[in-house]
Amino acid sequence: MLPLNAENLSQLSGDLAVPSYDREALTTGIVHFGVGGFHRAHQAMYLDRLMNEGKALDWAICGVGVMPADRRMQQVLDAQDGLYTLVVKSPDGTLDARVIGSIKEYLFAPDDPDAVIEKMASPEIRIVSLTVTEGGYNFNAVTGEFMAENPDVQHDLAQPRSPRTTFGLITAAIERRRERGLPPFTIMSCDNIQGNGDAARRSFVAFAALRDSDLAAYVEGNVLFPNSMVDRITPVTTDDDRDDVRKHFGVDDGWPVVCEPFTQWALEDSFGNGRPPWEDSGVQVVPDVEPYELMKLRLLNASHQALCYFGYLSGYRLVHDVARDPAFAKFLLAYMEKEAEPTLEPVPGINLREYQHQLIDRFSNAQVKDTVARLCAESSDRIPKWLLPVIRHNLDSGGDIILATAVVASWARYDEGVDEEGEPIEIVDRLRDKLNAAARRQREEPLAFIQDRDLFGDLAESERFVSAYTSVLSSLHSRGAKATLEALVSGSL
Ligand SMILES: NC(=O)c1ccc[n+]([C@@H]2O[C@H](COP(=O)([O-])OP(=O)(O)OC[C@H]3O[C@@H](n4cnc5c(N)ncnc54)[C@H](O)[C@@H]3O)[C@@H](O)[C@H]2O)c1
Ligand SMILES: O=P(O)(O)OC[C@@H](O)[C@@H](O)[C@H](O)[C@H](O)CO
Repeated sequence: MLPLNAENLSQLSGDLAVPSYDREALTTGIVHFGVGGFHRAHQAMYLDRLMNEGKALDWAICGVGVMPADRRMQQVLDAQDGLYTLVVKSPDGTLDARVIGSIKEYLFAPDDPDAVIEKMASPEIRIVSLTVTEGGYNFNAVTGEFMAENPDVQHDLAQPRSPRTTFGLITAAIERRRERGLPPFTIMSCDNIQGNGDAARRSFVAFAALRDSDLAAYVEGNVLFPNSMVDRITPVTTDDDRDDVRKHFGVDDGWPVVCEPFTQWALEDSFGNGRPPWEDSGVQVVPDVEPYELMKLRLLNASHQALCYFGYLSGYRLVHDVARDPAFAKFLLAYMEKEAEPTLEPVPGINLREYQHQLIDRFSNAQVKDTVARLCAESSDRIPKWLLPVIRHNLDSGGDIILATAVVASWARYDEGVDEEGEPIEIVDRLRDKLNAAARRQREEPLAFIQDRDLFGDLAESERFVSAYTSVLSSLHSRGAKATLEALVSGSL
C-alpha cells in the first residue's frame, strides 16, 4: 500500500486525480486557521481547481492549528507533504476522488506562536482565512459583545508575544506588518455565521481595543473582512473512509475528506491586498452576500438542528435515515416553507422552493453518512445564531413559530442527557454542564432551560413563545419525540 506523499504521487492509480501543477513552484499567499474537514473540502478544493488551470500559483495555503487536537492534523499533513484525498460521494454510489495539493505548509501554533506570527507578517501573505467554528469568534450570541473574560483571551492580553488564540496571533501579525510598513492582509471568515465578515471584524476590533485604542482604530480602518456564504456538507472522517480510500485507490491516507457533490460559495469582493481569481473556480463573487447567507443558515443549517434532536430521540444516528423518514421530511419542509422562508428576502438566481426540496435530497444522500451526533454538537453556538432569529422575526411579524419553537424544545429535551429508553446521551457542548443542569430541572420547572439570557435573551418573556414551547416540551415528555413530530406535522399540536 502506497503512503500518500509527494514522492508517490506519480505512482497513484489512474482513478485518483492528482495535482497537474508543480507544487514545488507554488508560493504561499493564504494563512488558514482551522484546517478541518470543511476547509479541505471547500476553499482548498477551489484553489486546487484554479491551480490545475495554471492559476493562483502564488496563493497556496499555510494551515494553522491553535487547538491541542490540531496536533494530529499537523502530524498527518507533515507526513503527507500537505496532500490529502478528497472523495466526493454521489447518491448513486459514484466516487469522484482527487488528491488536493493547495496546502503547502502547516504550523501548529502552540509549538511556536512566533513562527505563525512571522509567517503572517511576511509580504507574500495577503489573506488570512478562518474556519474556526461558530464559537471561535468569542461573542455573546444575544448581545454580540466580545467575551473579554475568556481565560485564553486574558492570557493573550497579558502575554501578547506568545498568544494562544486566533485573535492574539492574528492581531500580533497585523501589528508587525504595520511596523514593517507592509499593507495588512484581508481576513476572510468562512464560518456559518450571519454576516461572518462583519462578526469577525467586531471580534478583532474588540480584541485590539483591549490591547490599545490606536491598534483598534488601525484594524477598523485598514483591514477588510469580506462576508461569505459557504456550503458543502462535510462529515467527520471515519476509519471506514480511510479503509475505502485504501481499497478503491490503493493509497494510505491518514486523513482523507469525504463530502457531498454540492458545493457553493458566495463571496463579497472586499479584499484589500489582492485575491485569487475565485470566480474562475465556480465561486459567486457578489456585491451583497446577505440574502445567500440568510437562505443557507435559516434553511440548511437550521434544518440540520430541526432534524438532529428529534432524530436522535427517535432512535436515528445517521442523517440520511432521518431525512428519508416521510414524517421528518414533511416536518423540515413545513418549517422551511411556513416559518423560515417568510423571513428571507428573494435570493438572486435561486428558487427558494426548489432549494428546500434540494436540501431534503442532499440530506438523504446515504453515501455521505453524515451523523446526527455531528449536528447535535455545540448546539449552544448554533441555535442562537440560526434558529432564534427566525423565531424573533416571526414573533415581531405575527408569523408562525410553532415548528421552530419545537426545535428549541427538542434541544432542551435532548440536553436532559437521557434518551427515551433511559440510555445516557453524550452531550458535546462547551456549556454542557450548565445546559444539562437546567434541562434536568425542567420536568418541574418547564422554563428552566430557556431562562438563560446569554442564549435566549428575553424570549422567555414572550407569552406566545412560552406557550408553544411548554406545549411541545410537555408532549415530548408524555408522548416522546416521534409522536410529537407527527402531531406537529398534522397540525394537532
Ligand atoms: N462541515 C461542514 O459541513 C461545514 C460546511 C460549511 C461550513 N462549515 C464551517 O466550518 C467550520 C468547521 O467545520 P469542520 O467540519 O471543518 O470542523 P472540524 O472539526 O473538522 O474543524 C474545525 C477546526 O476549527 C478549529 N477550532 C475550533 N474551535 C476553535 C477556536 N476557538 N479557535 C481556533 N480554532 C478552532 C479546530 O481545532 C479545527 O481545526 C464549522 O463550524 C462551520 O462554521 C462546515
Ligand atoms: O459545521 P457547523 O457547526 O457550522 O454546523 C453543522 C452543520 O449544519 C454544517 O456543518 C452543515 O453541514 C454545513 O453548513 C453545510 O454546508
